[in-house]
Amino acid sequence: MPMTSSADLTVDGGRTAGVSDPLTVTVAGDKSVSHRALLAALLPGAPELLTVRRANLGGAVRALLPAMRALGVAVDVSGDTLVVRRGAAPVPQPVRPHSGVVAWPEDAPYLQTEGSSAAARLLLGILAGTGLRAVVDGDEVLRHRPMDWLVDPLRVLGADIEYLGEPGRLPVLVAGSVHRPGRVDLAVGSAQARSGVLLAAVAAGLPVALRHPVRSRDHTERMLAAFGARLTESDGEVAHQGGDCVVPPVVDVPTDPSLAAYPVAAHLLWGHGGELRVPDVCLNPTRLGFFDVLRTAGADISYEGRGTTTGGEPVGTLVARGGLGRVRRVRVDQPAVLHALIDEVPLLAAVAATLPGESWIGCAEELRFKETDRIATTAGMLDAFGADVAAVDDGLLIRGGAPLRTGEVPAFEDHRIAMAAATLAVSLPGRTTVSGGACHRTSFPDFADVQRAVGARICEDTTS
Ligand SMILES: O=C(O)C1=C[C@@H](OP(=O)(O)O)[C@@H](O)[C@H](O)C1
Ligand SMILES: C=C(OP(=O)(O)O)C(=O)O
Repeated sequence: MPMTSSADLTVDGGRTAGVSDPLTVTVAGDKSVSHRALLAALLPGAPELLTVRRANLGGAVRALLPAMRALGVAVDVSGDTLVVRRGAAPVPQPVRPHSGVVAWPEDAPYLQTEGSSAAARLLLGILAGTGLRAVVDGDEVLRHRPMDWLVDPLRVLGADIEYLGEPGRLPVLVAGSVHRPGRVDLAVGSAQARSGVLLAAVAAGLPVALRHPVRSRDHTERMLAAFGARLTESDGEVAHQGGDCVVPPVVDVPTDPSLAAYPVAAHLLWGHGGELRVPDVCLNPTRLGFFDVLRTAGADISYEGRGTTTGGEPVGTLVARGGLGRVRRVRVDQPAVLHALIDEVPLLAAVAATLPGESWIGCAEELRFKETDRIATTAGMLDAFGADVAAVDDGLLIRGGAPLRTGEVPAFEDHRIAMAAATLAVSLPGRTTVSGGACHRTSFPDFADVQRAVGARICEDTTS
């Protein structure tokens, strides 16, 4: 479990007076699409200059920038626009020591992706497609997360990838590209694993068929198809037919639905009525599980479609009205639904703790491999609120009706746990301190500002 090093968040329950109705709130760009758009600059069909607009600039996306620079790709950040230029002088990164690695390969740039597994896995896939020799590493937490989900199928396709420390984990040396066309099976529903293999196939121009157990978020498929890659899909399989793709000079990132979930949840938890609108949200169905599950359970949430981005993502306005009065419980018992809300499980569980009925969030075994074991940390966070929650192997059972209390609540240095806790706290009378809650910066740097804009009373403890 990571040590708490971020500042605390202090939340006073209740909504500030005078919030307008309807209320429109702007939320940052999507983390997953930002990662993919940035990495598109490493594809063979990329322009010399790529502009990524409305990028998410949380720690997870920023974690990629030094690695890109070490590969000779300059990235300038101006507001939320990233200007990415190929052909720059490489800027080497310092190596993070590892007790199991005595000698680091000298002829390969060292690429550190900190705590972001999306950054590491997608980068690994691109390197395995382009044949760029490099070491991919992460921080001490990421070094414990599985990389074999992706490395195994890449090796079947002929990639030369060597574990430098513990088998199955970072750091790895990517020493040779995929070159054997074929069919591979993914053992897990992880979109990062599927995306890494697809990026490798497309970067190498290699025909590959990929069978997967769950159709989790499909941003990579949409983006590559929008860039002209020849992808086909059938039940349980996505295939690349071979050939090139062309990356356009500008990629726009839609608003992150996983982040929009926090102001929407706060609005629904208060239940004061009124309408909350979040524009330009990524309305990709593989990301809307949180809203769809609440809708099915009786919440008034709707989508107003508008168009498609150059990266192939549907966008539109998310509208939430009223509260949770008609919602008695929530239920997630299909893998595809779980994956469509995989990062919102802590928030959905927090909302479930306020409902009268018994809620179940299942098919969630992969949550054990996030930056924390999110089944355990979600249960630990909710337990601190006094909720009746049971963690089982693959999910969470939440029995509503237990009186919730405020006080000190742990975030376990996990941004999703911190933001779920702070959002639940806005609905409870009294003060809650989310310890280490400022780790929300990993994905949502202006989380507190956005929650204040919808009426929350939340601030960061700047004394620590
Ligand atoms: O593809 C991506 O960008 C992501 C996929 C998911 O992880 P898994 O692929 O491990 O399920 C998600 O939890 C993560 O925040 C981002
Ligand atoms: C799990 C997450 O990201 P990653 O897997 O990329 O670390 C997340 O953002 O909640």
